[in-house]
Amino acid sequence: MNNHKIILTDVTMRDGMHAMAHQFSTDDMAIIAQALDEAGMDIIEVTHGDGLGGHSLQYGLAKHTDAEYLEAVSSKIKKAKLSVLLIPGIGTIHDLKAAMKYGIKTVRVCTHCTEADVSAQHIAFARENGLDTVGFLMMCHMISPAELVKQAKLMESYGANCVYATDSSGNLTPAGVTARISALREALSPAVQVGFHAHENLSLSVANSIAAIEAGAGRIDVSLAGLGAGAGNTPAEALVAVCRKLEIPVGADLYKLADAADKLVRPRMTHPVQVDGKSLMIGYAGVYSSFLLHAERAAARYGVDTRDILLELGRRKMVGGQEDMIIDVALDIANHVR
Ligand SMILES: C[C@H](O)CC(=O)C(=O)O
Ligand SMILES: [Mn+2]
Repeated sequence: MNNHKIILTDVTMRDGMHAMAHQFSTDDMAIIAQALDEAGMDIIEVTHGDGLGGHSLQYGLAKHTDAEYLEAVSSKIKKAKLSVLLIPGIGTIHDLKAAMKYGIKTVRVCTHCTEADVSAQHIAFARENGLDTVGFLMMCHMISPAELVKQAKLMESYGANCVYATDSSGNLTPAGVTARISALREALSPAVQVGFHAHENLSLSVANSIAAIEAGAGRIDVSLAGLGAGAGNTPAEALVAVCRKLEIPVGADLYKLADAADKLVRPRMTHPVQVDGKSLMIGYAGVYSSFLLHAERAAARYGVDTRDILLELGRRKMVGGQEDMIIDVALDIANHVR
C-alpha cells in the first residue's frame, strides 16, 4: 500500500444520475457541489449518468443539458477539480471542448474493458489540452487481470495519467479486486495512477475499495450516501470513516460528508438506493448497474419479473451501450422464447 493521500472522486452527480433517472436539477447540483467542495472532496464529477452526450432516448433524457449542469456547479467549486465522464461514441471531442469552457480539470474517458482502442483520440486530445486524463475500463470483472493490463497499457500509451478498473456491476469480491489492481500497479509506469470504482450490489463496495487501496490504487470513487446505479457506489462517508480507522490518508472531512449525505442527498432520493432483491441480482449475475431502472420499466411494461430480465442480461453478457436489448429480453421472457 502506498502512503500517499488517496484521491477521492465523487460521482454523486454523475453515477448518482442513473439512480435519479437523470433528474437532478441544476439547483440540486449546485447545493451538493458546494457541500462536497467544503468537505474537501478532491474531484467532483457531474453530467448525465452516461457522461457527456448521454441525454437521449437510448440512455434517458436528463432534466438539464450538460452545459447547464456544468455552469451551475462551476461557480460553487473553489478547491476541488471539476470532472466530466466521456464515453467515445456517446460523447465526442466536440462535447469535451464545450465542457472545457466551464473550467473542467479532469476527464474520464470510459470504454468497455475490451475496447480501450476507441479511446485513443479522446485521451490524446485531453492530455494535449492539459487535462488530468483518466482511462476508465468498465465491466472489469468480465476479463482476467492480464487482459485488463493489456487494455490499460493501451490507455497509458495514448496519454492517460491514471487508469481505472471499473467494477460496473459490483460483481467482484475483494480477491478479484486485489488481483486486478495489483496487476495494473505492477504493469503501468509509476507515473500513472491506478483507480478503482465500485458498486454496492454485493454489499462489498467499501471492502473492495479498501482492497484496491491496499493493492496500490491511488484514486477511489465515492458518492454521498452511496447514490449511484444499481445498489449505488462506495458511500463517501463510510469509506472515509474506514480509512480513518485504518490510518489511510484521505483529505475529506467525515462530519461534513455525513451531513451532506444525510441532509442533502437522502432527502432527494426518489427510491432507496440499497442492496435489495433486484440490485443484488445485478451484482450476482454481473450486469451493468445502470440497467436497473431500464429493466424495472421494461418489467412493468411487459408484465415480467425484473430479476428474470437481469439474470438473462447477465447470461447474454450484455454490456453498457446495449440498453435497447433490455426490451428485447423482456419481450422474449413475456413470449416464453428464451
Ligand atoms: C457510464 C457508466 O455509468 C460508467 C460507470 O460508472 C460504470 O461503468 O460503473
Ligand atoms: Mn458506476
